[in-house]
Amino acid sequence: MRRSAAPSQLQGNSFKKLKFIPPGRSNSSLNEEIISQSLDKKLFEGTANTNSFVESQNDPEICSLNILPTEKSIREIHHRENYSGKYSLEASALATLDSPYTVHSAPKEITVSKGQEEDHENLVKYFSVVWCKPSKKKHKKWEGDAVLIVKGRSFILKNLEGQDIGRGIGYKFKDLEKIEEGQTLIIGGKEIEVMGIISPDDFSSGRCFQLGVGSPAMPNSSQGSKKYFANPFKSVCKPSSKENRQNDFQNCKPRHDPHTSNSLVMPRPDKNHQWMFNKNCFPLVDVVIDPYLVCHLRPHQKEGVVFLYECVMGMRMNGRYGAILADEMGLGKTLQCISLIWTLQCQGPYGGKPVIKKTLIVTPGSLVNNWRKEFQKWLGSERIKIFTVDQDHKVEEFIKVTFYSVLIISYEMLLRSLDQVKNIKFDLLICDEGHRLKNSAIKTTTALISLSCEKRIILSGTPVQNDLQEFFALIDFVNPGILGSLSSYRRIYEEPIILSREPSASEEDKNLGERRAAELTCLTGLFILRRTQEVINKYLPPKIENVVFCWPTALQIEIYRKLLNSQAVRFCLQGLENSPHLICIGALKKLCNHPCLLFSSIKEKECSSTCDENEERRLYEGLLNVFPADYNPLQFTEMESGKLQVLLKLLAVIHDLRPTEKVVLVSNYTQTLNILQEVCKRHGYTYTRLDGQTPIVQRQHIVDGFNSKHSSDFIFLLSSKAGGVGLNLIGGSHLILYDIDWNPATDIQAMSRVWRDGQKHPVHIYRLLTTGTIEEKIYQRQISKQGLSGAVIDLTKTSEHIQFSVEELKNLFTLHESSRCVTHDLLDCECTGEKDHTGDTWEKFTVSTHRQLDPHHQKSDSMKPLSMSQLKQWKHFPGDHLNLTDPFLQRIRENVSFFFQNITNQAAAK
Ligand SMILES: Nc1ncnc2c1ncn2[C@@H]1O[C@H](COP(=O)(O)OP(=O)(O)OP(=O)(O)O)[C@@H](O)[C@H]1O
Ligand SMILES: [Mg+2]
Repeated sequence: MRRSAAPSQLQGNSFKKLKFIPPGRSNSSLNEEIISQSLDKKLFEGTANTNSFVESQNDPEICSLNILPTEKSIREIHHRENYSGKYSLEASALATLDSPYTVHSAPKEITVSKGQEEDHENLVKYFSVVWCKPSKKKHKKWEGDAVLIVKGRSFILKNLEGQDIGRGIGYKFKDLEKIEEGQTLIIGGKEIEVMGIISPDDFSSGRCFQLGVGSPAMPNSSQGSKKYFANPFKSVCKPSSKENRQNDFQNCKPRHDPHTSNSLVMPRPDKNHQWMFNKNCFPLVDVVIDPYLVCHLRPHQKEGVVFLYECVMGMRMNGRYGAILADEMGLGKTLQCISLIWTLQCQGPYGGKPVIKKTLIVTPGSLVNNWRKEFQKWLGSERIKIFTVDQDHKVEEFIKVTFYSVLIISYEMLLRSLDQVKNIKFDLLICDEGHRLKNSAIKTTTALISLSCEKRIILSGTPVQNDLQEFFALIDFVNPGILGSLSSYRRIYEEPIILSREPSASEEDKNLGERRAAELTCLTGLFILRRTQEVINKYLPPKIENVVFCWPTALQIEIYRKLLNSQAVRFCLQGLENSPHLICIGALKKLCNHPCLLFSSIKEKECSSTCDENEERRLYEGLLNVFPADYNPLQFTEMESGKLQVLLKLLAVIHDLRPTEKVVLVSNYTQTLNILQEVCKRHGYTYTRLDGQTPIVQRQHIVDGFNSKHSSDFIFLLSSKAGGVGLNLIGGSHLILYDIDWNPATDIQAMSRVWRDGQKHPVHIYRLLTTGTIEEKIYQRQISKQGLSGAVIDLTKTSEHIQFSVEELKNLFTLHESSRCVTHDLLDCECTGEKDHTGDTWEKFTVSTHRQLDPHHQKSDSMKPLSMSQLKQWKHFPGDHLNLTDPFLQRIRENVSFFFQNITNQAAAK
């Protein structure tokens, strides 16, 4: 007799589960008991399992997630015959569940001493079980798999979603102690059958909850360097017919010679893969990356191509074809994808047949043409036919003209043309800047999920592990279902991991959280690859980063004081709900950029009467008097803003000393960009501009123009939020961040535009901050732990998402007029800030890490904002420092109160 299978067995899961149970005796004996006694009175049913049964076994070499049959996994083993008969005893009266109980257990009477009892209290055992409602039926219909946790006198039953479905306390040790494989019992109102013992490690890692999620096909894969030459006569299985054989053999030579010294040969599929995907028994052929591309690939890119190949071919995990390439910005994710597409489109391991026909690349609008350019750069225009969708080139055209194999479309356009796109069969889907898919509820994600393409790649320069829920969405997008449902993921991974990071977490919580995090990393690590900037540092010129603290002007200080004394700010400091703190912060930021920006806002609000605007008016009360009576914001002077003075001097010195070099000037605000543009005009600096309003079709053209060595543009005005991601602005070698964003990622993104592959000049980065003001506070927040807690490294997070306590607001709304650098004051540095200080004597870098998944991660990651301790290691000195060797800083020192400077890759200058 066979019982009906529980879901795990139906799905083919083999994790520590018994695939069959022994014939009848256990259930029938239980049934007899049930008839003779009330169900409520029964607790355990001991069964004498004298039959052999088949146990699906984990193959230690393969891992716990195996869904493919292996020789070992269906091995038959004999169950030990370790007890017989049964006897009854009363369960403890303390039992909270179904009491009074009759317990059937092992015959031996166990006397437990006090000491032993304490040991028992702490003894935890885990079992995999199947459960159903108690019934007399011979053929049980098990309702689900579950995990039974027995600790001392209590038990918890969890379903595979991690949810508690039963619990009880107050049992006798000797009853719970006896639970073992094959036993059937009623516990917590459910009939269960114990299918196997779960090791503490499998429980703490969470592996015991994973059902049918696929198995890592080749745990230590990355065998890219191994070279095989396909022997056409050595196929793994025989071709099915003579005709087939003839056809196959014509096509079975590698497309490129795998034996040359620089050849990059993809790993061969293993037997499982061949069994699943080579049904026609084609001969195995080496897949070799086109040498035309290989000669350009950096070592990390070769590794990346192998990784992508293994993922999308389903060679890393059975039945999973997704990958996340999360290399830091500028590492050439585009080229790695192009290499993959070109390879799969022309080659395949089975008879050399191409693996894919059509590829869909979805990317932010500003990068559509960048992708086209990169294809052209690396493959020329003849090898592969690319179609980019824009206003004039619709998806229909791609459908009609069959020789196009790659469709590049923006996320926005995809939504508009979803119906047409759905009608095309794409074999590979690449989502560039794919961290936007971290929210599974948004339209873009649902649209992409609706495409029936299995091979999915997310590209993202932003770390993906910062927020566990967003992490789930990304993982679930590339490999749907691999982490189970969202609710089970939360219970099994997220909750224990977060709990373990709480200061109040017990040792047990901490261990469990760490094990779950490690397991999650291990599971997802098979298809996530992230390399940091360091891998290409040696190909890049030096980077000289400066944080420049600019003295505010007298006008700025006067208005600043007035703003801080306003009723609106005082209201904020009372800690009332709905206080207008964002308006106050906005006003202070504008003032730091230039007082004329604030003047314009005041004028605008003067005649309005809405409630919000009333508050704003309260903030501006009396401010107009500070400005000259005939003040005209359009005729602003440069002397009114400390940062603008520094900027002008900087531009002048760059122009003088490096007449052929160019500057990228970044602001987060269009209005500020207008001022900067006006400044360019006044001083005769040629410029180009890209912001949110720049039509997408023009963006690449503007970028190309600036990068061209024939371009006469001296300045590239960039709105970082609008166009920062993915752009290559290697034409510029000086980058000035005119203002600061709450989110360090926005600034880091902008800074990475110039220091990237292809840059020929040493790169100078200047971050301008107004001394003692809110800008310093925002910077401190960026570099302090407080600013980093949670998912701060995320471009979508803005100040609206930030909660401020009253204390924080008090700090934000303080002007420090007597300090040269409040940030330095906070560093706890032993220098007085009076002289050049390099901080060499201080502790070595302690890179604070905020990845939820990896609390001990110490690798440097340039996407991570600088930490306080790192900043302390930077060279720092006041503006009036006597020996300023940097000629650029030398020229601006008069308006500067303090500098921090750091040089990366100095050796490259030599
Ligand atoms: N092997 C290489 N040799 C020379 N230049 C390269 C190489 N790989 C990439 N590049 C160039 O480096 C620049 C950055 O590459 P790419 O735009 O693909 O970076 P990315 O990883 O997508 O960064 P981001 O996250 O910012 O989008 C491009 O100009 C690209 O052409
Ligand atoms: Mg990119």
